Amino acid sequence: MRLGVMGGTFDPVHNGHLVAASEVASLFDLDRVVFVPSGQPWQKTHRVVSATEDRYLMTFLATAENPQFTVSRLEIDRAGASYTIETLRTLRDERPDDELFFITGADALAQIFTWRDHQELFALAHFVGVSRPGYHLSLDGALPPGTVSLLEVPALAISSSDIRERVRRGAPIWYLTPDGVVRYIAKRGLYHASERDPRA
Ligand SMILES: Nc1ncnc2c1ncn2[C@@H]1O[C@H](COP(=O)(O)OP(=O)(O)OP(=O)(O)O)[C@@H](O)[C@H]1O
Ligand SMILES: O=C(O)c1ccc[n+]([C@@H]2O[C@H](COP(=O)([O-])O)[C@@H](O)[C@H]2O)c1
Repeated sequence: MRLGVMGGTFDPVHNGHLVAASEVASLFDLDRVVFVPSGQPWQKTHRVVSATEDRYLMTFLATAENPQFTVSRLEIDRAGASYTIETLRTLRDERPDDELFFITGADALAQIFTWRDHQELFALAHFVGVSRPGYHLSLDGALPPGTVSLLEVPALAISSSDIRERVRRGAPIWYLTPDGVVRYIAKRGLYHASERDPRA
């Protein structure tokens, strides 16, 4: 099986994530894309991240209707900081015959040299970096040849931080994320906290 892996904090998941996964699945002829919400995103310690179960359930709601999409609890059930290298090792051990494609936005890919054991990442999966408005991706041949593909997806200037900030100020978030996620955020009262997101 050709398996796409889309990792993220997903606080909350939004249509930018879904379009990116759908586009990569089509262009790379993937059989399935598994969304992997981070348990403890160790590089996002500068802000409060929503509870793992909320992020997992929103990702579940957003992907449930697409037969090609699934959600994994791998990282949220694993103790400690979430490292992509451990996720890819686990997937490889569990599914030795699968070919793995790790899908990531341009902003995250540009930081890949700060990830744990980054030299080993490229042996475990092919990396697909998708364009994202506001981020110019230039890797300047820094990555091993043939291990990374860059592609343009329909530009969606949607981010989780903008959605959180919109909720905080009472602006609508309809159509930025699936309806079920909009309703879940309202039901759980997420993102209304008085603490401001320093990055928003
Ligand atoms: N609009 C988008 N288009 C393409 N890729 C995206 C988009 N938004 C996020 N991504 C990618 O999805 C992955 C997970 O992103 P993440 O869950 O951190 O969302 P985010 O919108 O970047 O969140 P935040 O605004 O809180 O930083 C990352 O690889 C990121 O680059
Ligand atoms: O492995 C690491 O050290 C590492 C460091 C930062 C980010 N990542 C992964 O990159 C993906 C996108 O991360 P983020 O923080 O933009 O949501 C997600 O799957 C993270 O687990 C991984």
